[in-house]
Amino acid sequence: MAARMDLDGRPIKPMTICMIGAGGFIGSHLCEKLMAETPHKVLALDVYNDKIKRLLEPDSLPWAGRIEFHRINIKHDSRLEGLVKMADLTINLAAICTPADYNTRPLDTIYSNFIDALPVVKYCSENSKRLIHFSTCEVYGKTIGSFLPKDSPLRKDPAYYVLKEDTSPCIFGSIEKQRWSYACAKQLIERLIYAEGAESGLDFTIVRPFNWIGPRMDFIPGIDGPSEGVPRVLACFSNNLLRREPLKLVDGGQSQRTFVYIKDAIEAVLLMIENPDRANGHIFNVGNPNNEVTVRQLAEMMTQVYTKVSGEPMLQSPSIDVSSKEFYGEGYDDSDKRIPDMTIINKQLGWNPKTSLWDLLESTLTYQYRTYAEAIKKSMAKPTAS
Ligand SMILES: NC(=O)c1ccc[n+]([C@@H]2O[C@H](COP(=O)([O-])OP(=O)(O)OC[C@H]3O[C@@H](n4cnc5c(N)ncnc54)[C@H](O)[C@@H]3O)[C@@H](O)[C@H]2O)c1
Ligand SMILES: O=c1ccn([C@@H]2O[C@H](COP(=O)(O)OP(=O)(O)O[C@H]3OC[C@](O)(CO)[C@H]3O)[C@@H](O)[C@H]2O)c(=O)[nH]1
Repeated sequence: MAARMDLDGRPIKPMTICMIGAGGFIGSHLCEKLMAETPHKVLALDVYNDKIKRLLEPDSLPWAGRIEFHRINIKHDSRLEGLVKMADLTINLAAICTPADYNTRPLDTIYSNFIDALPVVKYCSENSKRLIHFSTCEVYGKTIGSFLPKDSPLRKDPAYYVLKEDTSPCIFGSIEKQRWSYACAKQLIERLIYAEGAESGLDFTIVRPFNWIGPRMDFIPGIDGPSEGVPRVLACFSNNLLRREPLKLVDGGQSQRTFVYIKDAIEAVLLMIENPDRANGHIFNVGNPNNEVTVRQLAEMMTQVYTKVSGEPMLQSPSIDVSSKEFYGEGYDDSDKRIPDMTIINKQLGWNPKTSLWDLLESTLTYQYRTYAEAIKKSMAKPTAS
């Protein structure tokens, strides 16, 4: 492999990365990229490894010896500190991060996103190790614009809705809206990491992903996850399409999101890993401001793309409206609009997303169809116990 150069033309030394949550959606793509394109070694920590199994066996793979899986629950495992010490860089992805859990399992959500991350920050700080911590775009909460009267012309002014790392406020709902337990825990761990940087000299980078989507995201209920489980919207809508059910639009599907292709976003993370002088001390939005849709528009686009990739006809009524109380239960609330400002990541790392929403949905739904269509047909053909 030819020597890799950083953005300032210096050769990049191979490093050891302790990746916590490596078995999840983002972790699996990051491991894949690091194995295929870099000489770095990965200590992959997670409680599951199904999504990275392909990278771990057999021993004949070109990257054998550069990735090691450690089945560890960071809540209670004394091996964690040793693994952080062995690495040059720790990346923490571990979290409960599906909205259906925020209002129904708020304690687990807060422990996972704040308490369980504390030792990771402490070990990095005490051992002078660099940390890349995964936060979320949800720390912005609701936009300022959402509090303006519906007909206010200011709602159209980007100053009232574009989310900037260094100036936008974090606006959450009341405490009984337990949806915000996740965002609030993520905000507090960001503040703690920032304070460790300021007071103890911790070298950190904080990543705020804006709806990264692609293959291997979450699970399909009843196939590779619990039948009653509620994953994030990409997997919910994929599941509905695969089962030929109408897509459920929560509260009319009026919320807006910007979606970025996982493979574009992983490029940004690799730039952070390999350019510490440009990434340390920064908080980065990572998203695609050009891919904004309402959830209703997302449902329509996914339906069209799925019809194309599966060859199956569209349903007569492709979507139905459901209330958030019915779908998520008590205490749900929502972010109205999420457009990332890209100034900081552009200036520091020269990164820009490339893939349009249509193209990323086409490759993702092709994957979903190839991976799940047969299994779903079989499971639906099974007689149910009466
Ligand atoms: N995917 C996105 O668009 C997105 C958006 C915003 C924020 N994030 C953040 O990025 C990170 C990764 O997200 P993802 O989409 O890959 O989620 P994911 O659920 O697929 O991955 C998280 C992984 O962490 C592991 N994990 C959780 N608790 C653990 C523990 N105690 N010990 C060991 N492993 C544990 C899980 O088993 C899982 O494999 C999270 O911190 C999430 O909050 C992701
Ligand atoms: O069947 C469904 C499922 C969801 N919705 C609505 O879609 C919007 C997006 O939902 P989702 O992708 O599940 O989650 P969020 O974008 O709200 O939150 C995530 O953002 C980043 C992250 O931090 C980690 O991934 C997470 O918190 C939303 O409006 C749902 O109500 C639907 O209509 N139908």
